[in-house]
Amino acid sequence: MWWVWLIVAVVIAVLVIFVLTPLLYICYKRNYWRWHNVPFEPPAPEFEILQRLFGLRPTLEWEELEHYDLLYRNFKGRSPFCGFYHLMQPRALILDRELIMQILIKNFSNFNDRGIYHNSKHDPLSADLYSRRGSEWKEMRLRLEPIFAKDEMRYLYDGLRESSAEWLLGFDQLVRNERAHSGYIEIRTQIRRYVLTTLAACVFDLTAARQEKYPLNVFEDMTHLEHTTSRHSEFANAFLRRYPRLGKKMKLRTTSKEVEDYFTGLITEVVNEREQSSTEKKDYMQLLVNLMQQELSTHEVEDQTMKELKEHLMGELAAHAISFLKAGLRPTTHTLTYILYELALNDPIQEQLRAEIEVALKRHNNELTYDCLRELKFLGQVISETIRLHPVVPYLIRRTLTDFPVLSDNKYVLPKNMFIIVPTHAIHNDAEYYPEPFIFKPERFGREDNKRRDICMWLGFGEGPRSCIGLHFAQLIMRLLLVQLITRYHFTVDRTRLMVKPQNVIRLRVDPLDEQADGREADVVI
Ligand code: HEM
Repeated sequence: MWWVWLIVAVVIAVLVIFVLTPLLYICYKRNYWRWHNVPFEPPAPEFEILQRLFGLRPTLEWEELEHYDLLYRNFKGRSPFCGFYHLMQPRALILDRELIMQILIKNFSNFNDRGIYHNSKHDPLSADLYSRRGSEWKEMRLRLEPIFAKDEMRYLYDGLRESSAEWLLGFDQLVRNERAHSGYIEIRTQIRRYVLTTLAACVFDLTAARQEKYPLNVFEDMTHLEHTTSRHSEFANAFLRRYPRLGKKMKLRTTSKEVEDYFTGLITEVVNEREQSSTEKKDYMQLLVNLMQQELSTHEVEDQTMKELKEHLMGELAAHAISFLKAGLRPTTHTLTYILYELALNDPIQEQLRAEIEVALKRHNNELTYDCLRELKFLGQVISETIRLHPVVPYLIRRTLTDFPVLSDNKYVLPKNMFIIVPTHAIHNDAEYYPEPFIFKPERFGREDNKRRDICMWLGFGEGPRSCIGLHFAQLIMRLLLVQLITRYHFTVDRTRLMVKPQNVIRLRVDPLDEQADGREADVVI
């Protein structure tokens, strides 16, 4: 009879291992915050989690944003952070200003990871600055910082001016054609084209001649594919976030092969051309090529190793170039679109901005120089206030490297490997920091107010060592376009379709200033 008992014991062991252990684990996870005595929002029902894990109920971006706003409103003042669950995973949302400063600035080294899966060996394009962490990130950031510095912007100015002038020709044609119809233009599509063509020219050297082989619409399709194609389900992404080392061992990639082949082909062609020619172009591609050559010249290695090093550096260069598209295209398009939308809604502010630009242009003999752009203080305020109201990155994400006891109240600890959220959108709309938060008031960003504002209460470009590296470049391309648009056109909003959610179409009426139609107001349906 002993063998019967053996079978019973094996069945029990199997039950414990395969049924009870996962159940206990799930139970532990679902009660994580309760057991850690942190104010928390309970997890979603199991059925909903399963639907989300298997992609049957995708999480929309604005839903996530509203969720974080709600958590902030419900828990602020009760503890330095609150707990919530992302699917099955416990996460923390930071509520306290001092703790935000510790995370982003003072104790940054414990929070320098965003927890994004990347694989520099088998998927070089995934290993860009945004995704890297630890020493890998630090090394790359130090190397890139000089080419993103304010002083480099003057060097890029003429090239950017040229590509914006080309885009304006097309836009002007569109405006004049549209006047025969409704006069309204879906502005986001046009702005996206501007940012895309600027990046294509300045970073990928996609000149008119090169566009014969690499047409702009294919470049646009590849960029779209890069942004929208997730090679993995929510389930696989959760696995990669949790076990990145295993993912790397399994050679898992996140970039599609088609996208990789297209961009590496294009970049290799441009780099080879630059290396063979003796002329230097004043664009970002040149700065990246110079950076690569600097690296090569500081290594004394044998031919074979040199070949490998060059291949590695080419992979890095491609990842840098792609990061302009990954990290720069959407934020710049979004911000420019909302600036025009707010200006169209607030006519007196639009007029005030136009007046500032006219005065500055007069000071510079009607030449739109780099210095003229830099002097436009009110324009800077309009940009900051738009980003306050419509931050394109509505929350910052970090992962803790070790347990972190909260200094102001050490009964709270942010545990190791915990994903934490800094809710930018909620902070920007908090009446304690911004009275009448839903009103567009660029004067909030005057010099004195900026001095008074607590650090970390405006996080439009992030804060601390991991803040936006493209800040000056983004400011330059936005200012350049805005000045040219505001001095040529008058923008009004289509009040029949006022926007409710960010994903809605934004239609603006665009009237050339040199022929503002009589009775324009009569056309605006209110
Ligand atoms: C209006 C336009 C832009 C806005 C509002 C914006 C905002 C941001 C924000 C909020 C972050 C995250 C900061 C953090 O986690 O603390 C970020 C990171 C980053 N941005 Fe931008 N960005 C803009 C344009 C650009 C452009 C044009 C580039 C071009 C290269 C760029 C490159 C990056 C990169 C590479 C990072 C990651 C930096 C790192 O991890 O070290 N951004 N940006």
